[in-house]
Amino acid sequence: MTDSPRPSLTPPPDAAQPVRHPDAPAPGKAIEPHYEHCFACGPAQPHGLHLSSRAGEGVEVFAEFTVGTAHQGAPGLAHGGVLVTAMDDALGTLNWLLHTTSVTARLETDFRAPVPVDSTLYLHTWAEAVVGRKIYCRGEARLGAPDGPLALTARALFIQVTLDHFVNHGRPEDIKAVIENPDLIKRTRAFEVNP
Ligand SMILES: CCCCCCCC/C=C\CCCCCCCC(=O)SCCNC(=O)CCNC(=O)[C@H](O)C(C)(C)COP(=O)(O)OP(=O)(O)OC[C@H]1O[C@@H](n2cnc3c(N)ncnc32)[C@H](O)[C@@H]1OP(=O)(O)O
Repeated sequence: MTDSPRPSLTPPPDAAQPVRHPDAPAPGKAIEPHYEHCFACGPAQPHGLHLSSRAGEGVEVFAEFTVGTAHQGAPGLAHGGVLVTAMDDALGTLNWLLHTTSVTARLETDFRAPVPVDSTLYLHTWAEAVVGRKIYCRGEARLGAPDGPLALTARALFIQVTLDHFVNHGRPEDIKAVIENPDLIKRTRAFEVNP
């Protein structure tokens, strides 16, 4: 089976600028995890990344996580997929600034420096343009400090979806658990969840 080439991650010249939602968290304010069991940001995942995020001034997010022993690929170094997970979640957290519900369609990452265990990764993500349901965004991650050496850069395309996306595709027992205990996603404020 062949796959058709995917459109570029560069927004078209006539793309709209992303708009910070009036009810977006104030700059500097913490953005709490969207789901208790999220591998990237959920507090209920013992080996998760426990990524913490806060809103920036624009349509941007600042996030950080400390690489643990459970996150290794090579000895003493973070697994690349774990780093992409952190980036994916920090990009997904832009939903709070836009008040959208969107999922990753495409994520392209450049690994620019190895990331040792025990180091803290400082991520910065921002929305670049919006075209219909498509949100073009970018991210970078630095080692040890917000202005530390560049470890990752990323470009991504997120696509807006309705809550049906989750209800129709999620494992039924997890959806049921969320409906029965909305506290699991009580912090998903931007998603207008009313199960
Ligand atoms: C009671 C229940 C409550 C539930 C509560 C839930 C709370 C939610 C909480 C939090 C949510 C946020 C969570 C963030 C977590 C971090 C982010 C993740 O990890 S997300 C997971 C990974 N991603 C996926 O699993 C997507 C899998 N893919 C899909 O589902 C579909 O492919 C989808 C939705 C992305 C697109 O499918 P289509 O059928 O809706 O739309 P089409 O027509 O295919 O695409 C629309 C446009 O986008 C372009 N497009 C699509 N995919 C593309 C790609 N890969 N590259 C380039 N362009 C692409 C297409 O060319 C099209 O463009 P043209 O409008 O024609 O110009």
